[in-house]
Amino acid sequence: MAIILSVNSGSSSVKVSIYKSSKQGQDPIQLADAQISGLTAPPAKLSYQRGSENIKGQEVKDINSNEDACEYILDHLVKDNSLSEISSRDDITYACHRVVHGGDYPTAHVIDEDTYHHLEDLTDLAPLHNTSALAIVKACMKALPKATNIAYFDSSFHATIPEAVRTYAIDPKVAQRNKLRKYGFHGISYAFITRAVAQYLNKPESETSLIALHLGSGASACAIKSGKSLDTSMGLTPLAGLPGATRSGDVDPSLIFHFTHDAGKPSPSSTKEMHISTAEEILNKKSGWKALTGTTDFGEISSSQDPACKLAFEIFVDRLIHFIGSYYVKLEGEVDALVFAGGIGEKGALLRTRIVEKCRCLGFGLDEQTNNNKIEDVVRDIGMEGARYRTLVCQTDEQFEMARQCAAGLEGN
Ligand SMILES: Nc1ncnc2c1ncn2[C@@H]1O[C@H](COP(=O)(O)OP(=O)(O)O)[C@@H](O)[C@H]1O
Ligand SMILES: CC(=O)OP(=O)(O)O
Ligand SMILES: [Mg+2]
Repeated sequence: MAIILSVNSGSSSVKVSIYKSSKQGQDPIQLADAQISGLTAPPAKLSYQRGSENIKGQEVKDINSNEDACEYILDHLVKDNSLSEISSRDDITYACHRVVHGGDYPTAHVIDEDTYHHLEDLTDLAPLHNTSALAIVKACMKALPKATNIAYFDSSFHATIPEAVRTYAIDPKVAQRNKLRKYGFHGISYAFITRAVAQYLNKPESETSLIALHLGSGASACAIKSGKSLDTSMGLTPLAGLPGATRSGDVDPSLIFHFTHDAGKPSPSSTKEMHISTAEEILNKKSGWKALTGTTDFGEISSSQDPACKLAFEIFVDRLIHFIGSYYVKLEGEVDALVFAGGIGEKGALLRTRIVEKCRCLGFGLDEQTNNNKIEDVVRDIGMEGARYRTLVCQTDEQFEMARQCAAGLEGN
């Protein structure tokens, strides 16, 4: 039996899910789920779920970094006597890590000294995401000497994006030297979505084509043709494309020089490990829903009558249909379904209504009653009967996807 830890380290939270895998080829079984959030707005809070035990939002002291959070969670797992599968840290066989930027890595990679240093070099391309992930990888390599650490990259799923789609119209020599191209992200989630939806539609993944939307704190769209990424809205970094909780998404690239004269200077929030410019700080951390409305909670924005919230909502609708229309054409109308996923995609019934209404001309339609019901299945059809194309909601799970890929790669055990 293998015990698999799946770690998703974000800018303000660390989520860890624990699985056991008894047999190769079988999906891993979740044992527990732990999350420490509020890392950037202390006190940090612990949520923990195992079977019927449920801790929600318990304040935890002296947690000042993602590494502290990971240490705390490891301790919590070992001390939980009812979690008989983990009585010491040595019981953990694999630690899977979500690493947002994987550069040219087309698949997951076991992390050794070499891989680790290569990933450090890539951190400049996605400092806000990779820095915290790598800090945890390092902490786990030390704290779990018996475990194999594996990096799963958000960018790998998009390795199939054709050259003309991934190439920016800039000096090719500089582009090549500095590795400037579209990489795309949320790929672990898109891999989950593609497999889950293909299974739901009872089709092989290689015959499944989707317009998929992963709408969370960071939001992106993906055109999936015959199970493979054809295009996605994020680019060199997760800043491109759709706006997010604190991200601007696409703006005219020269805008930032009119916004501030300090664009190229290091941001005051840079640290020894994380170097970011003032421009990156403004566009990644001080924009998006937070800047427009004061809140990062899109649920609150959706139900508010405040004009700033209504505008933010309409901005999201506008940017989303921009990508849906574009991807519909790129897929030549061969689309099995429009899929909503991520916290906002899964819970935002009103947003789904407005988007699908706008896409009626393409042949999408909603069943309002199903759309408004609480969605518990992994994949739920919310489309109108008789509509040309299906509309689905998929409860994506990045931690599970990593554990599943890890278990699928295990030697018979
Ligand atoms: N009822 C709701 N309607 C729309 N959006 C919601 C609702 N509840 C939560 N959300 C949004 O879901 C987001 C979290 O999505 P999630 O995919 O979990 O984020 P992350 O990218 O941080 O993992 C929150 O930022 C919040 O805006
Ligand atoms: C890639 C990315 O934007 O990730 P997240 O949505 O977790 O911030
Ligand atoms: Mg996310």
